[in-house]
Amino acid sequence: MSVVRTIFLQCPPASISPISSPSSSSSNCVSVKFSVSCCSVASPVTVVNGNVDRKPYERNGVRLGLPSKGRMATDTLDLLKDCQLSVKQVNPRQYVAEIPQLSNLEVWFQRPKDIVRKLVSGDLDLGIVGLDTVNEYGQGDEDLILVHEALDYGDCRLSLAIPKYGIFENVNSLKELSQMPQWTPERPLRVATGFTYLGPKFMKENGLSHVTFSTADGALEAAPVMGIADAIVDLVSSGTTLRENNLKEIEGGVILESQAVLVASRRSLIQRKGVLDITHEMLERFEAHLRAVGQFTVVANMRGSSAEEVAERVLSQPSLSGLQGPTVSPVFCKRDGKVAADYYAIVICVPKKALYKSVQQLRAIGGSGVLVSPLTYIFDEETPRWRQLLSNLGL
Ligand SMILES: Nc1ncnc2c1ncn2[C@@H]1O[C@H](COP(=O)(O)OP(=O)(O)OP(=O)(O)O)[C@@H](O)[C@H]1O
Ligand SMILES: O=P(O)(O)OC[C@H]1O[C@H](OP(=O)(O)OP(=O)(O)O)[C@H](O)[C@@H]1O
Ligand SMILES: [Mg+2]
Repeated sequence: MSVVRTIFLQCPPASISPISSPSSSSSNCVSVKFSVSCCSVASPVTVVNGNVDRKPYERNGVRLGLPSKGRMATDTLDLLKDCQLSVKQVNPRQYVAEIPQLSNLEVWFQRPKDIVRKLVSGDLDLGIVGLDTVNEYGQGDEDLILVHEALDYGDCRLSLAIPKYGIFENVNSLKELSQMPQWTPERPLRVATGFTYLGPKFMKENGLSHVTFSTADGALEAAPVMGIADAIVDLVSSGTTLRENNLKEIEGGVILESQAVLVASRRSLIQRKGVLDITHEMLERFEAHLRAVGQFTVVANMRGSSAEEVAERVLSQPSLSGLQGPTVSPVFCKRDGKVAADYYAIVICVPKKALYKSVQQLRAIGGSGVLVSPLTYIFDEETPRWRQLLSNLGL
């Protein structure tokens, strides 16, 4: 018999805390029970025999969720600004804003985890957050699509870390950790983490027996020295916090490499008017900007007998081949009453990292008056990510 029930669901569990110690009957399990509390109501959801059929409220505007606080907030606004998409917020305590260049778009400032929850519930259509947050709070929901998976900030990794001292002194890999005789059903490995979905999933996938989890919202690195936990699963960037707390990462212990991503709801992309167009424009701007940030435009003058001859000299140098260049244009001057071109101006794009080498190579082939300027955008032909998104959506 079919059971149909309508409930109101806004999000995956808002808070999850362990309520039991591991089961002693199981000899090979990541045994955790969580008490679950969920936050207030939002979009109506129909549950048909356990399958969730989400029906977002009728609304006209397209909604983009941006981090309201924390380290992602400023960098996200900076990225948008660099893409000429400036967010107009009347005052910092207001949670709704607009981007004048993208009509019909509402920006909603939310905490990163709530952005993912609201994408899942249908209350947001697009969001910018760290991949770790998408994976933790999205819990593999197939409605979430990564539109751009590398926005080039918020780089960090989700990693398992253990103390450098005591029984862990000679433990340097996940395998060695899992083979330690200390972990038994009665005395499991105690892991403190805010990642109560990804942490246990990783342990299970790696066959770690006898593990139990506890959770906290911050300062997890203190848990081992306080005696609350043996290990932690947390984000690591520079590694300073681990070092300062006498903890170390181990081989095989990286759960996820993360950076900021643009994520969308599949249902919204397919069903809600305007979402696909806005996504396309954002993707184009992000890609054009991100491609350009790593490059300089270099203009130099070179003596030569023809544009082809100059081009050949430029192309003989590995660092000077540019994106599709070089562009070579004659520099005209008047000699003996006649207009002639003794010099040619060349324009190339060079990777920032290769700038000095490129200047040296330019000089070596007779380049002078080298001008270097930053590049704002490189718009290529249609972006591969856009084609991939359309095919992912079956469009
Ligand atoms: N040390 C770090 N270096 C670089 N990026 C980081 C670092 N820590 C976190 N991040 C990235 O920034 C995101 C937001 O982290 P932040 O600390 O600002 O918020 P949070 O602590 O997850 O939020 P909340 O306070 O709402 O729980 C993370 O999800 C991750 O993608
Ligand atoms: O490797 P590092 O560069 O030292 O960064 C790692 C630290 O950064 C994050 O904490 P955050 O500063 O966000 O504080 P929080 O615990 O309050 O979220 C993370 O939870 C680590 O504690
Ligand atoms: Mg943090």
